[in-house]
Amino acid sequence: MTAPPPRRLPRRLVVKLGSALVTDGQGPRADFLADLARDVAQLRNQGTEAIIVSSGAVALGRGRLGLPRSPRLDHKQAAAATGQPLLMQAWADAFAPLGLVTAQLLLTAYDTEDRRAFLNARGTIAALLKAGAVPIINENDSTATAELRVGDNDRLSARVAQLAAAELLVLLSDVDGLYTADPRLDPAATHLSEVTALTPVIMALAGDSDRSGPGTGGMRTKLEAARIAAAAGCATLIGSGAGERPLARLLDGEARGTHIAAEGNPVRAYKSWIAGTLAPLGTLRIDAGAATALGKGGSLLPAGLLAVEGAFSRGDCVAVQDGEGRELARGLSRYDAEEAARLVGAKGAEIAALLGYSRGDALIHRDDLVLQ
Ligand SMILES: Nc1ncnc2c1ncn2[C@@H]1O[C@H](COP(=O)(O)OP(=O)(O)O)[C@@H](O)[C@H]1O
Ligand SMILES: N[C@@H](CCC(=O)OP(=O)(O)O)C(=O)O
Repeated sequence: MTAPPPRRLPRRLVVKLGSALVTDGQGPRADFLADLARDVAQLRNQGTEAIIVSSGAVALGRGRLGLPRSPRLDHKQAAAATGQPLLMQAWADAFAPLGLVTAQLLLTAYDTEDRRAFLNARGTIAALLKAGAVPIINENDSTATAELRVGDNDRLSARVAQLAAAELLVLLSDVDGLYTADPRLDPAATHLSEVTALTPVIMALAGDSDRSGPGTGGMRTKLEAARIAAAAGCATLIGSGAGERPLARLLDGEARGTHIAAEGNPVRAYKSWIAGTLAPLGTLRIDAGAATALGKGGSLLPAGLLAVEGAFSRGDCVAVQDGEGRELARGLSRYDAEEAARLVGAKGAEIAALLGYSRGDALIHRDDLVLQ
């Protein structure tokens, strides 16, 4: 059998690790974490930023508390509260010899669904990566109520990929990809290396989600994650975490996996979300100089702002109009209507003095702006 070709390294990827990879019956699998940390360090040297979504808090906490496996939510939450610091300590220990600092983010569904919370989490992840830290994300299991839970880290990682505008989501599991049936139950099942569309037939290959291992969701939640990621312009690669350097081998094409194609790219998906699905809640009227800057791909700065209309909050979609009321663009405002009104005509350096704080020089950052 010929090895698949090496994959082009993405600019940013999210790698999700299931409980069975991160933990065993005794505690964290330190060798696996160290291997993964080496792969992440190597990727950074090659220009790829990696964000980790790590399961394992419940399994580690159960072990520490001596709680049996049970579906009781309060027990799971107590286990998560106990296991999460153990999990983070294990990750910190894995990255420390490489001189890399780890950072914990605990997210709920709200953080990925509410626009303001989404932008906030996005900003935090961007700031962490810029500062050279490795973001390690899990669901905020210990207090999230049923309505606030994503419920599994496969889908959580897809939402993280969306909010981080990642190009690739890698789901490392105990299986090396999608098969025509569950390979544990059907030895005749065959491996699928490429999925171009998540049709109902493909989705049905995952069977139902109930299984008895340490993981949550089985293959079904992985395909659901791939669907979320694809719509956000992010491809998915499902592979095995077994053996040495599993992430590097999967990306090199040395180890096989299942690749699920993206629809478009993350920037286009994000911008069509802004332009196509959000109703503007206000208007920013701008002068000719600012209009020229937007046309050249710049951000909207308060220096070119003439007037503010409507009642919008930070993160809301606003329309940008020229002096004659022609709509030039739409985007997500970094300041609310009241703040924006106080910033009319202000230079970047004056923002902090006018408001007492600053959320950056741009009213609408170019990444959050779509020209009409
Ligand atoms: N069509 C399929 N192809 C591959 N694996 C499948 C399929 N259907 C069900 N599975 C099961 O999904 C499991 C992986 O899910 P899970 O144990 O939840 O992983 P993780 O803990 O990594 O999230 C596999 O071990 C396999 O038994
Ligand atoms: N947030 C949970 C993990 C949930 C989950 O999806 O687990 P898994 O299927 O093992 O990735 C924890 O840290 O225990």
